[in-house]
Amino acid sequence: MLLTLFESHTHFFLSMFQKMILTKIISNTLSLHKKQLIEWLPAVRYFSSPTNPLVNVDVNDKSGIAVVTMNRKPVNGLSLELFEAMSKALDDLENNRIRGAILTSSCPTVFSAGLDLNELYQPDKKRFKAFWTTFQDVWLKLYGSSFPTAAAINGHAPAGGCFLAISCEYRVMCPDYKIGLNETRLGIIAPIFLRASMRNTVSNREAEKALTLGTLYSTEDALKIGLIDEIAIYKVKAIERCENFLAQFNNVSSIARSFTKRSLRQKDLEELENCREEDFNIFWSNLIEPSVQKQIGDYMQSLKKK
Ligand SMILES: CCCCCCCCC/C=C/C(=O)SCCNC(=O)CCNC(=O)[C@H](O)C(C)(C)COP(=O)(O)OP(=O)(O)OC[C@H]1O[C@@H](n2cnc3c(N)ncnc32)[C@H](O)[C@@H]1OP(=O)(O)O
Repeated sequence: MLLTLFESHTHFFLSMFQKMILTKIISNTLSLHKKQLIEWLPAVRYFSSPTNPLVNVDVNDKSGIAVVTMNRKPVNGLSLELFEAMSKALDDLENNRIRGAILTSSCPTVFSAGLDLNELYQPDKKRFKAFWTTFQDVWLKLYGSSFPTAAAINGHAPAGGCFLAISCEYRVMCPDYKIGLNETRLGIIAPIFLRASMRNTVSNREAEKALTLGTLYSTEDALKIGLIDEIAIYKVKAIERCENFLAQFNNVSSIARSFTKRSLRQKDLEELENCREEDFNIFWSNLIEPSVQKQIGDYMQSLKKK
């Protein structure tokens, strides 16, 4: 199966022996099972995803690039259902070996307002566990995807919204919006996987400052610290710029690219894989603190009064 896929996606001949050696070297290097190796082979077929009301996936047949649009009005609050839809969409993309994905929003001025505060306020433990586990799944799948990713940030991206964007490899943002990880301003502690994405995007020094202060940056300031890569005037332009970034990989071996990405991100992914339950427990015990609940409740009221 593995060898058949190699044959159909490489344009040069490799003897059976060479292929076995190559597979062994790659597999050993990253301690992967063959099943995972097969999943990282280059793009072979494209698909039109069945429409999901919360996440729309539109794959361009020519370029093989998928535009993944979050569609939970009014602000793409990240609820359990939205995370489930994203998790499913990421599985579909992985299984269909697309050439790249662009994450964006259908809300006119908001990329995502982060975690749905209704999930955090007076939570039911069973639902919350499912919510948090699916949140972890989405990060593992997005940050660790075999295909390259970019975010067209067409609106505000606070907290979890910023987190989704920095889990991608490239970010293009429209002007006059805010982006950042403002968790500490809500009295909540940034979880382990969020810190990993931030450190992978800006310098350790900037990550520490941004996370401890809970700073929300303007588009221009975000560019200055490297939190985003480019500014584009409209959403359409932002998507175009993301496509240009992803098109650069047409000249790069898919196998070499995906393995290199994976090896650079492996440590962060394993860190969460190895402590998912503990991550939930830390998060849960902090979240149900009366002072944290009060802060979240007050914050929700202040948003409604606006
Ligand atoms: C270790 C322990 C723990 C650890 C916890 C670890 C957390 C992990 C990391 C992630 C944490 C988070 O994401 S916490 C979420 C943090 N999010 C934020 O702080 C963003 C809050 N929202 C905003 O700042 C603004 O809404 C913004 C996005 C800029 C858009 O402004 P607008 O003027 O366009 O819109 P608004 O009028 O404010 O909002 C429209 C409606 O949407 C609602 N709304 C806005 N944001 C919402 C949200 N996140 N969840 C639910 N509902 C929201 C408003 O109340 C309004 O409701 P109605 O009045 O009824 O219409």
